[in-house]
Amino acid sequence: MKYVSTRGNAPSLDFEGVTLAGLASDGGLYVPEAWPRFSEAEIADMAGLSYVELAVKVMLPFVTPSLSEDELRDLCTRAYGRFAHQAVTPLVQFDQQHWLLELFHGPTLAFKDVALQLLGRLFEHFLAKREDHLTIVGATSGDTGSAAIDAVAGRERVDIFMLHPDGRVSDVQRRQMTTVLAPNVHNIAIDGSFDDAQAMVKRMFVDSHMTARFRISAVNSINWARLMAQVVYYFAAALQLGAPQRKVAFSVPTGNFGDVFAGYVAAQMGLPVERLIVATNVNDILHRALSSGDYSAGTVTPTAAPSMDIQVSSNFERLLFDVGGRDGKALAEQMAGFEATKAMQLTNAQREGAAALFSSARADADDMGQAMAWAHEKCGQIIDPHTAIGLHAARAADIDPAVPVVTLATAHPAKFRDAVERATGNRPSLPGRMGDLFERAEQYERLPGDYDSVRDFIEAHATPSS
Ligand SMILES: Cc1ncc(COP(=O)(O)O)c(C=O)c1O
Ligand SMILES: N[C@@H](CCOP(=O)(O)O)C(=O)O
Repeated sequence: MKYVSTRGNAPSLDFEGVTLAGLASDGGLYVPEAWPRFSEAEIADMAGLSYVELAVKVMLPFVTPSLSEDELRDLCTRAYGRFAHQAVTPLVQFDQQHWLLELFHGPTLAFKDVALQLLGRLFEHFLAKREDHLTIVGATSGDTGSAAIDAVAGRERVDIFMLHPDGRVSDVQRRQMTTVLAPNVHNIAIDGSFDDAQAMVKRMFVDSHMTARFRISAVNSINWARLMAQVVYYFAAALQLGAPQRKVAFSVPTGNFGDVFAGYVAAQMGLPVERLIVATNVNDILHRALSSGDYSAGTVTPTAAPSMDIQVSSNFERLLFDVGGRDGKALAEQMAGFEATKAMQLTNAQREGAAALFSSARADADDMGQAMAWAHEKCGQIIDPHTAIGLHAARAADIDPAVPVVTLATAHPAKFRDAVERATGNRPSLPGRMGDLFERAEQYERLPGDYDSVRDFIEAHATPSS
């Protein structure tokens, strides 16, 4: 498999190349040059496979020839062996039509573990072969940070610099990052929003001074390997609900558009997806873009679902590229316009292409609280605020009652105890292994929200590549 940049002006790379590169050198995102496709019979044959075997089947076309089937199986076995549930991503039924896909059974209690446990091992595998060193620079609104840190803490060939918006993540999320005291882990709280942090990360990839000294890579969903690993659980859920004979709809709490784009990839690979519902909080750029074509970023409003407090959704570029005719040059111009003005209109082709599979909904604080209360009172389920936004959108969507609707449960409720307690009267507790999180020492650097300060800090602490 070869990968091409959405902006059409970077070398095409194999899987190993895109995993280590993260962002393309022209500022674009890597996508496969064509979608691999399974026949209906091939999908039917996947029913009943263990999560690891399913992961191998679904991901093999993307990693060949960089990894052999046995190498991929070994990496998946070790990655998913760390999950607390045997099914890795179990399905739970709410009512006749609605289901919950629990993605939070990994080490840091959010869906990010599904991809990052694998990505950490992919980095190690490729770096050992090359005897090289990697400088990971990431931005987090709370969950990617802890999942990435867990995946690479203490690894010899990697330093990680993780930027989070100061004061805008939950106390559990912050402590999950800042209490990891391994020497290769550097947490940075910046004065600004997640969008500011993400913009700095992207700028570093095109900063020739930095790229000349360090091999910089990404753990955010700008890294293709993140999305690839997330495609697997769409297959896992749909197969359990009757695919390929039966279509399934998914409602996905969305911020950076990575998780829901993985659902789009599953559909391109032949999975019968009825609809992908993009659920946003009041930071609703994606809802506006999909419902009216208006992709313009306002200021970020802090909410009780902080991981989705995002107004510039990186992976939307991948969708615009694919549904807009894969014209890298035109998209590069469109994205340059957006970067200059923070606003753009979707073209008709982009709007129509997206509308074929996507719909969207926006949930405010009341909608979110009501969804948490409904899940608790009617179904006995405690869900987190992000999942509640997905559930609100799932219940509001106009989907044929014969089609199962799966809401992705993206985080464990204990990560957001205050919001859950407000809505349900229940204060979820952290799993035993994290019981002492609030007694552990914290360590992090506070920096102003400007690129130069962050770059100087990283330059002073990172290990140059060989
Ligand atoms: C708990 C949670 N839910 C939903 C999202 C949104 O996912 P995505 O950014 O892939 O759209 C995030 C962050 O990305 C998250 O941490
Ligand atoms: N919600 C994320 C934001 C970063 O998204 P990513 O999926 O691109 O890493 C977080 O929790 O950090």
